[in-house]
Amino acid sequence: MIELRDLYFSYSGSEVLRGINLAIEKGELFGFLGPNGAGKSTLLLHFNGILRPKKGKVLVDGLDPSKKPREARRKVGIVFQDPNDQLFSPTVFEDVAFGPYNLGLRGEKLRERVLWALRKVGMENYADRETKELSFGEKKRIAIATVLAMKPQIIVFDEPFANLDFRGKRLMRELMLELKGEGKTVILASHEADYLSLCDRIALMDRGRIITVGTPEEILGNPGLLREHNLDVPPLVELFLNLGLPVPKSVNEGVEILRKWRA
Ligand SMILES: Nc1ncnc2c1ncn2[C@@H]1O[C@H](COP(=O)(O)OP(=O)(O)OP(=O)(O)O)[C@@H](O)[C@H]1O
Repeated sequence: MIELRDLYFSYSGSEVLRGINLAIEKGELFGFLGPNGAGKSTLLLHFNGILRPKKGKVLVDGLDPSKKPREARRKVGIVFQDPNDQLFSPTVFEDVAFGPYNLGLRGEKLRERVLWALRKVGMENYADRETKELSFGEKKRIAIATVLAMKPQIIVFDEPFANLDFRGKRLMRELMLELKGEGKTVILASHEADYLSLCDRIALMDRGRIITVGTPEEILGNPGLLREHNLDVPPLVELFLNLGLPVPKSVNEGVEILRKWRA
């Protein structure tokens, strides 16, 4: 469980987080939605102690990441928006092995862990490739493997869908649901409302504050709220609200609702 208690943060004088209070439960798929500059990335970096609060507290299963960053990093893995910030070794194998090596894995155990993590992201044939030669989407998946290889209980994705093609986005959604199915806590941040429909709960953030927390139906199904905070209203949501129908979580669910409505 992650608890945020009256959290404040500023970069050289300008206040970016202003009194954040929130509890994210174990096993939740939790989304942060907010326009550019809302403070989402800054907030996520507090979850494993990369940033320390100026005031207030972060607790991860009762542990303070600013006091115990090593322990926090074993519990919480963060996938950065840009995979180039996460990958720094010559080969894919070395990049994915870096974390588990530091956890003490060696030899066959290390190799198994790396291949397991690569398989999770569908990249098991890429172990010997040079990281710098990969496409953005491939790098993104390797960056995720570097995090999964540490087997953290909580996995945080910052703008996971940015710059991915249709297939890449679908795989990303499937992976998040799979991780949730395994009992992991999955947290993601995005400025695109459309991508957060898979979440159990969403926190709407703007200008360093949490405006409201609710289910996808409550947040994404409220076009006035989204527009007020400079966020796009998902076209599917707009269509179903105009038809007076419940807001679906996916296109497939939407098709089912339309079928019943037509019958
Ligand atoms: N390293 C930094 N130094 C100074 N200011 C920063 C730094 N990183 C972020 N900021 C500022 O903090 C504010 C919040 O940025 P942050 O990246 O946390 O927002 P965000 O909600 O993740 O935005 P986006 O959707 O654009 O990624 C912005 O005004 C940004 O300019």
